[in-house]
Amino acid sequence: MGPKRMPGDVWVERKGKVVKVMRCPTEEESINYDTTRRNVISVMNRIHREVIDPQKYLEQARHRDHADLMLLAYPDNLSSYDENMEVELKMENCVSIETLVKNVGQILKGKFLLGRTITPSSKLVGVDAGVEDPEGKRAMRLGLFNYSVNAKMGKSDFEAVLPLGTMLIVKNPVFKKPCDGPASYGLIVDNPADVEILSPRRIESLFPGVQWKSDLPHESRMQLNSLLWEFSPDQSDLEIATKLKNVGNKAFVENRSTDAIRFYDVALEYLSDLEEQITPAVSTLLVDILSNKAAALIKLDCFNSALICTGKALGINNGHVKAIYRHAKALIGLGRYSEGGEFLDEKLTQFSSLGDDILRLRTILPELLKPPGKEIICALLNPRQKDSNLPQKDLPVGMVDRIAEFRGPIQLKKSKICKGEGLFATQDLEPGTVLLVCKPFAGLYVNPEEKKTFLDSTTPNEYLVGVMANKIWLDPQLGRDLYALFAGPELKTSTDNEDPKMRKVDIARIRQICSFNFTGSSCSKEENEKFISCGVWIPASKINHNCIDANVMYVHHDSSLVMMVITFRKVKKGEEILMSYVDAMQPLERRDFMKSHDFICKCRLCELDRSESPALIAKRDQLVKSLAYDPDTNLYPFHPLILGRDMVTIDKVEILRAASPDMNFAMTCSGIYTIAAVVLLDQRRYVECLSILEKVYAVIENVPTNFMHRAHAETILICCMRMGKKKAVLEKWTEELRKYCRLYAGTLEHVRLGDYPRIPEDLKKFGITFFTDTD
Ligand SMILES: C[S@@+](CC[C@H](N)C(=O)[O-])C[C@H]1O[C@@H](n2cnc3c(N)ncnc32)[C@H](O)[C@@H]1O
Repeated sequence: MGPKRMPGDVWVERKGKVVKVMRCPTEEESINYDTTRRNVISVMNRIHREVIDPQKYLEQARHRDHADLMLLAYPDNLSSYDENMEVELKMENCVSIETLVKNVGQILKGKFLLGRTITPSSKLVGVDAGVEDPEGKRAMRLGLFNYSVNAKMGKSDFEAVLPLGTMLIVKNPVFKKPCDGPASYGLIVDNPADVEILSPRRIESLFPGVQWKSDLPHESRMQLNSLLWEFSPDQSDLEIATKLKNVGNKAFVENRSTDAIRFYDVALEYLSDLEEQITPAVSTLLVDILSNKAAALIKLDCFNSALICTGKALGINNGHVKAIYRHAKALIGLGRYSEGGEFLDEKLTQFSSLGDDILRLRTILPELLKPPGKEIICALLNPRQKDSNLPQKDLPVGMVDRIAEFRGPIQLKKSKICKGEGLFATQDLEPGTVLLVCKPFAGLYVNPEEKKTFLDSTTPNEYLVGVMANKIWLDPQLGRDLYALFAGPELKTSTDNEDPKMRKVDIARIRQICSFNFTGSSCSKEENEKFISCGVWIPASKINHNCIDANVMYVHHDSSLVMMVITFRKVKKGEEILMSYVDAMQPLERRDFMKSHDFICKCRLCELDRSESPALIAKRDQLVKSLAYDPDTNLYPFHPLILGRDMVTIDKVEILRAASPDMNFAMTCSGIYTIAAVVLLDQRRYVECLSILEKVYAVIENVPTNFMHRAHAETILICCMRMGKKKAVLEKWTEELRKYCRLYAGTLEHVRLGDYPRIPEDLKKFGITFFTDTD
């Protein structure tokens, strides 16, 4: 890339015999270039025409000649909401491009830009288009982040995302300088609530007399077949509303629900005057748009707002089948299952034929009122294939609709281990008790085929921020739920539901909430996992951390993203529910929560780890490394002398934490496990084998259940059988094995997937039946 140049720098470039004197443009020159109408139109049309994907774009950006294709710098200093950001749509608050340019980098709070798109739009990271103001002298690029999050370059019809000639308002605008390099200057919007599409009719009523002084560029028009916003004088309001509804429907079908809602809203504006003298045609269209808007809101889990739409639709036509169905769906989405049932019963009595969908919905309601059944638990736990980093099997078709939000015997209280809140058991709990089943507030699943493309254009965190921002914009009541989550040490959590701030899209807060409450897997291109599965789950986000004394495990199903929190050990009434945010078996330096969560863990294990001298830690590492086991090949070069030496080493490792054997994680290393579970077992040195395995078991019992637990329990059981231990001992280890099959996979059948699939048959010889009637 060469040296970093500063504005005004001069240098010489040679290409063969040609010598060129180059000069890095000053800030003023760059801004002038980036706000010249001709340049903006030409660059944006080129991006649209060439369907530039982010990868291609990045390659082009390496060559300075193509700097004009640079995307707007990603927002980095997102603003926290304050009252000065409320915008009144009065002409005196309107700012021109000229004013924005004079205030580079400043948020013009309480102001708005009235703009019109003069180029087709595209998407690199945000939705990107050229805009002008009514004066039409200058233009600039507009980057809408967190807008139309599902639109994809080359896949979406951008004329339906942000059509040419769209008039819009950008509230609290900020003209931004690129962070680094020769990127374009432009207007950035990160808050979806700051963008409002205005219909020609609304422009007239809000700003009478405002005229666009220039025409839409020929170059832009040439790329499109028709213009959405050009209505012929003889088109009626009903026709215009129908046209806009169809654009909304197209967006909905393409899974761009937020776009759909924007167009349905504009369509509704055209019907507002007609509502006074409602004709059958107006009534039909109105109900259709309201019901379709409800469908889009339901897709985004904005159930409160969906309910308002279906309520209005049913007020006009109480037998509208889709509105009835969606009304019930919204009630169910809000967890108001009984009300949903009563509503449907009333409608089913009133109208004889409401169709199969409604009948099906009615039949699943009783199941939603009960705690999750075995079938659901098994499907959610269903482990990934052995030795594969592919996702779990999808849930059976339709199952996700049968999964209710569930909260077991727990309550929210002030935590004892941190300043904030935590969850507490309200009764004694057995291992395997389901405490929470919840769907994410914002979730993301990207399958292996699409992972790379996804990560080329955004990050999972940014995507989730966009989803959350859109949800609160569309359903402000959801702010109360989301903003109750920890947002870092600087932002106080408000619990006052009446506080108007709780209903505003506060991007800075949302970002913090996302980073402190994010749960998920594999977010980098390099990481092993081939897919992305992550999100923010509100109820589970209230659970605090402990490395060694956690009592619950949390598992979310890879593709459906349904989260379950289950106890893996006994919990006493009043005890705090604790999970482990990281793998407790990692060394202390990798369990550093300061960076990710801003706290220092003071659990028994962290305190013990911190109390040890570097010499002792090095000695332990050296002992483990000296074992003859090769972790890369998983091989052990058996020889009695080598084994004898390693047995002495294992004794030494044990002694290093003799006072706290249940925290001796060095005993769980693969070398020691292999020596015990494979070598000693093969050599029939059962007493030594059992003694080591029991010590390892005492440590792993402290960590949330994973694939190891069943394997350890079954090896101990095998060893005990071979030793001819008493039935009571065998019963005890059989029960341990059952426990971990249930906890890990939800079913005793899981035993068949281990190294000893015939354990149930072997146990019969000792008079023990592995499979129980209740499982
Ligand atoms: C996901 S939240 C957990 C719920 C949070 N306590 C609340 O009131 O919303 C994570 C935050 O809780 C706090 N926390 C969790 N476990 C902790 C612990 N063991 N010690 C201190 N703070 C902890 C930290 O501030 C952390 O960033």
